[in-house]
Amino acid sequence: MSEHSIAEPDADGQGDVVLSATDVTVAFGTKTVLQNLSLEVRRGEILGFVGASGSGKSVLLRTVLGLTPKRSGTIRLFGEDVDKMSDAERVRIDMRLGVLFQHGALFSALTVLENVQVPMREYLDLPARLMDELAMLKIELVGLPPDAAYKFPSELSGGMIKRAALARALALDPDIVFLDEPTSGLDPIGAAEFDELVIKLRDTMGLTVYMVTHDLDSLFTACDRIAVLGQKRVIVEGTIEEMLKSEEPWVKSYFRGKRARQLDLSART
Ligand SMILES: Nc1ncnc2c1ncn2[C@@H]1O[C@H](COP(=O)(O)OP(=O)(O)OP(=O)(O)O)[C@@H](O)[C@H]1O
Repeated sequence: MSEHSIAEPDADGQGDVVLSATDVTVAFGTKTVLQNLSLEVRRGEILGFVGASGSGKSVLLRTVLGLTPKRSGTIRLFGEDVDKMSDAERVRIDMRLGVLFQHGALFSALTVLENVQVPMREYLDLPARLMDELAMLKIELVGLPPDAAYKFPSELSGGMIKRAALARALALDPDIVFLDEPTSGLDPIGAAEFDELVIKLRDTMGLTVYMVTHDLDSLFTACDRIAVLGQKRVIVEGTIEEMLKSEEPWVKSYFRGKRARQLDLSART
């Protein structure tokens, strides 16, 4: 990871904060899923977000995206408090967010090209030809062959579906993309290629990436920083080196348990 350009730190050494959650609490009825959770995502970084199954990773993602209401706390996107935005401001902010939901979630009745154009149709008013050109650029950007544009999701491999979903997430040239378990279901080679693509996009476009993942390889090779969700909040935050030193029981068994044993920091380029 050493050659990756982590966000340029500013005067306080923290980098420019794209997303911050402060003391966020989310509950469903009497069940509290997140309690006083705080987290920051800095411009240009790839943040890996991990936690046990059912710990609330998707709930946090949905809360940040405004799809699930919070009970209390503050969420700021690009420095702006989401609760204080007008509807028009929220739309303007939403256009700067790209999302790749778990399992790709492409529309099965639409071709790849049409899928990539869905956000364009929702937010922009562009001539059809221009939308075709823009969608083709995104399809190329994620490494799909041009003929994939005219295929339906059922005609694509798992890896191609992830790339098509990423092309759709990039449709509006977002500043930050949220990836929910992007490498799940891919074989190790496909997963490694997807990680390389994410790193390339960050390096070339200055994209900020928030990646929910269970994939230890992704955490080792792609992520600049990792945040661990446990006990309804972020319990540990830091680099992979810091994860490997942590004595927090869940972090220790996750990063230094049997599955992690073969992963070797020296293997990182
Ligand atoms: N709409 C909802 N109503 C009630 N409970 C919910 C709702 N959405 C999520 N939950 C509960 O919140 C908890 C956290 O779920 P979430 O899907 O965020 O976990 P996760 O960390 O993303 O898990 P996984 O790694 O398995 O995807 C679970 O107990 C889930 O049942």
